[in-house]
Amino acid sequence: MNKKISIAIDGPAAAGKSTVAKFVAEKLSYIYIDTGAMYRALTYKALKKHISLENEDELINLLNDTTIILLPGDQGQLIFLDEENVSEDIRTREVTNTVSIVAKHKLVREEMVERQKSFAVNGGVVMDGRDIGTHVLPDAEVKVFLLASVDERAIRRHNENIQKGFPSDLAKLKEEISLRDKLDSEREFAPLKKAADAVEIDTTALTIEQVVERIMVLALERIG
Ligand SMILES: Nc1ncnc2c1ncn2[C@@H]1O[C@H](COP(=O)(O)OP(=O)(O)O)[C@@H](O)[C@H]1O
Ligand SMILES: Nc1ccn([C@@H]2O[C@H](COP(=O)(O)OP(=O)(O)O)[C@@H](O)[C@H]2O)c(=O)n1
Repeated sequence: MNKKISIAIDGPAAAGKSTVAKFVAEKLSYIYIDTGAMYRALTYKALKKHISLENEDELINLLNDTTIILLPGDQGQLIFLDEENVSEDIRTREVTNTVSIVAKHKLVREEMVERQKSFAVNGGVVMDGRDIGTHVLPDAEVKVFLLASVDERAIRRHNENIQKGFPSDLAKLKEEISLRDKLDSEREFAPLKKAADAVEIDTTALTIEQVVERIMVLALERIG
């Protein structure tokens, strides 16, 4: 049987991480783990409970009392928060624009990373996020850092919103994406950063299929 490897995909907001990670996982029959969804789920719960997103102690208590389960679904990954399906609720603009505050806390990150590592113990996993290659899976056989210009990323999210029938303002989206990238890159603990041994792929002028193909080449080289 072929070796089951781990594939880490990191990069800034709307670079295409989850889209290509899902395809790569499907092609290899691997598990796909969307780590951003875990930070989003905690943010959603904290907002609902009116907990201050700056209060690290309250957030870690909340997280310790929270189960987050990721399951494959027909339309992508399904996210269950304490057994409630929150797959759509965690993608609202409110959650998107506040999740980086929750994700900056050291204790929150430590607990999330522990849970994420446990999902990957047997290999055969494609995981996407901001710190997968640097902290969660530092020994991953394949590490990819996906990039795209901020204009291209804003257009991609804008088109996605329109397709889903959500209101969308391209200029605002660009601002919000830039701010989230700044917060994620400048935070003290496990900031968004390319791992030294990651392969950088600028997807600005590439199709989804081309990006998937490049990652598959890297994966198949390692699987042997
Ligand atoms: N290479 C690409 N070319 C064009 N559109 C893309 C590409 N990769 C992803 N997309 C689209 O961009 C949007 C954001 O992608 P997504 O995978 O959600 O990004 P991320 O997980 O990095 O935030 C989606 O609508 C997706 O279909
Ligand atoms: N491994 C990760 C994944 C996400 N995150 C945080 O969670 C947020 C949402 O991640 P996401 O992957 O769902 O975001 P999108 O790029 O899909 O919009 C990011 O902006 C980060 O603040 C993180 O800190 N570390």
